[in-house]
Amino acid sequence: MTSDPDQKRQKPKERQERKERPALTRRRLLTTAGAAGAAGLAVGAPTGALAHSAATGDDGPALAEVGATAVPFHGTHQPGITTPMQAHGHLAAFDLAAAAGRREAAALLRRWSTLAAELMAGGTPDTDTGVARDAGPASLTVTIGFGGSFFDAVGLTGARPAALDPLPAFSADALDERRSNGDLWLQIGADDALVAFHALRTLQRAAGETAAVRWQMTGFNRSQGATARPMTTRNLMGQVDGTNNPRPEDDDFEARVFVPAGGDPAWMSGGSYAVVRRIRMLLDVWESRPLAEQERVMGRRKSNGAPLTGERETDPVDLEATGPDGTAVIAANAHVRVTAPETNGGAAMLRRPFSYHDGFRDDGAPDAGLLFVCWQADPLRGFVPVQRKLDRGDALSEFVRHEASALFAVPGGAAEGEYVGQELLEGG
Ligand SMILES: C=CC1=C(C)c2cc3[nH]c(cc4nc(cc5[nH]c(cc1n2)c(C)c5CCC(=O)O)C(CCC(=O)O)=C4C)c(C)c3C=C
Ligand SMILES: [Fe+2]
Repeated sequence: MTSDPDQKRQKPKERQERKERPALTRRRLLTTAGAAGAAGLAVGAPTGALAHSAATGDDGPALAEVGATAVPFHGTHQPGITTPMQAHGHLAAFDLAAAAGRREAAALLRRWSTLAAELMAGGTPDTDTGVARDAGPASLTVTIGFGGSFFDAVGLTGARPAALDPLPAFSADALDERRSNGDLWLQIGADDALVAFHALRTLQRAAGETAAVRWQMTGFNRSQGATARPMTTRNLMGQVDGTNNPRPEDDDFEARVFVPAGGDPAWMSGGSYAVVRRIRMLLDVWESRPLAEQERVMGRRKSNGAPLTGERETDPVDLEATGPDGTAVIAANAHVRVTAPETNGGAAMLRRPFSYHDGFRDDGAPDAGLLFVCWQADPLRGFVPVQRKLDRGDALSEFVRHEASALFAVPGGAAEGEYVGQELLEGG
């Protein structure tokens, strides 16, 4: 899913190839684990995994491979942007301590980068807590970003990109400032909950006296291998969510998602901007509505995600189609019409969200929804115009509440021996 071939975790073609091959051998599983630096892969695991595959005819990953898969930390782009969505995620924002300046921030980013590379390869840091012992890297990714407030805090006000200007206020926003923004941001994803927590805790401990957690949110997605074949995940409203994302094979994918080499500012070359929104779903209201209404709201069928103008999930959305009575098949305020690049001057973003559930509110309603994370080369040509339009007339608005918001500059990937943001902190 990236121009950087070794950042691909599992391409659909590979899945297809695996289906055509009789079985993934035990030797290959152990080799994969070894290459990833994964320690302690249970000897009995491959047998169980292969037994599962054989029993179900499943072309998803063998169970032991979920733990064995490693994503490289170093590369043109940071991991966790085009990496396939993992089953478990943590988003955490940190504020720098008052006494911390540019030198302390640089040291922290070096510590975080070193630890992230080690953990993602399945390694064990020196003062490890043991939480992830026995597990492989489980597709762990750590992504590091800077909020707009970081630049004043470290005396680099002039280096703050214009693209980090605060997002405009939207009329339906009900944002909690304590769970919004932040100087620094970590996005952690892994296919194992212990591996994800371990990375979060390790990096939080490494922040030491330099930075403290401002807010933290935990999310999840469908687990690898949970479905009979690889499928787009569903959100907590039950919709197939992620179908019409930009695809790496699209001509304009790189330009839409990443700041180009030689871009402005130079330290953001190969980087991207992440918009994070905590969006609570009013599930009691949503679940009380008939299927036909739910499908009108989205413009897609709930069963398989197909547009109301087609049969299959990947059929094109025909915004021109009209029914026998002459009205549009996809309603004027249907979410897929309001968000489509064709109705937004081409604006598009790569959506890579996690679902969340934080218990139940006093009225019994689930505190649940979407940790919406989207990636773009420029928020003014991605999230902002689309959210403006959603704010004015999206049928989905009745069922959701935007509760927190943040925007982060995520620099390009670090080269071996370097740390994320080094050019910003040590350049000029
Ligand atoms: C500002 C950007 C967007 C927000 C905020 C947003 C919230 C949101 N979306 C869903 C569910 C679905 N969204 C779908 C498509 C879709 N959504 C956006 C943007 C935002 N969504 C875009 C750009 C698109 C793609 C439009 C297109 O090109 O067709 C879909 C349909 C399936 C898919 O393509 O992924 C679903 C389902 C929820 C539940 C939600 C807030 C909680
Ligand atoms: Fe959407």
